[in-house]
Amino acid sequence: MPTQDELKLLAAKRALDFIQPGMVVGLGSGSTATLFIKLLGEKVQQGLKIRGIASSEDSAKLGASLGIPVVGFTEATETDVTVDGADEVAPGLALIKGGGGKLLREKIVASASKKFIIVADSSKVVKKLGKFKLPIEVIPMAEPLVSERLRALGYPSSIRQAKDGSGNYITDEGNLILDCDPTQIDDPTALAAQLDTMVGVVEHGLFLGMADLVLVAGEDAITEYTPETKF
Ligand SMILES: O=C[C@H](O)[C@H](O)[C@H](O)COP(=O)(O)O
Repeated sequence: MPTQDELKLLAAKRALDFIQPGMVVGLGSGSTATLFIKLLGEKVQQGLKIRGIASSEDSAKLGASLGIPVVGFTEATETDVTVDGADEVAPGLALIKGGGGKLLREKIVASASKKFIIVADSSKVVKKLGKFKLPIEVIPMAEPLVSERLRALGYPSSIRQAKDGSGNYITDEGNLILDCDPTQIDDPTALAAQLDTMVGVVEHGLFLGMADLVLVAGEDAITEYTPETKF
């Protein structure tokens, strides 16, 4: 039986099929997107001409180290294809992202993508979002206010800590992440609307109506999920 990492690699490999010479490619973040960037880097070293727009400092560094020309939105205003990972994938291709804390730049890159492709192993597919805690990026001085507002809505949250034990996790934009536990998200659109209007919230990990395709690697095959796919 393939391991989760092997499945992630299979999905990442399949995403290469969507890359053509001359494209601007959005580089996602996280372990699955990292596998894709490494495979893309190999192709670039073999002569493929593409440019990348990165969704995090980590992905920018990795891409550049592999010889991928990493540009910003001054040089290219959109990506032809963006390939990224996800923490949960639900019907309609509603996603939770941000497990790695990169959701803000990821959402910016996704919003400027002609085609937004998610690569994932089958453990990410769910019928309803919410088992994975929803990451919310907040301005540091507003954190106590946002935490209290979330609590009042019945959604407890906690400030994400850095893995190295150095204190609060700080995003690429210098903000905090609140990991919020709405338990089960019955109406992602309504929750996103509440968060969108909460002052102090910079962005949240609900990516709704953004993904065009999800490549899900399971034991036997890679399944392509579109917004119309029945789960
Ligand atoms: O902030 C991180 C991103 O949203 C990742 O794409 C997401 O957490 C999935 O990561 P992984 O591929 O490591 O499961």
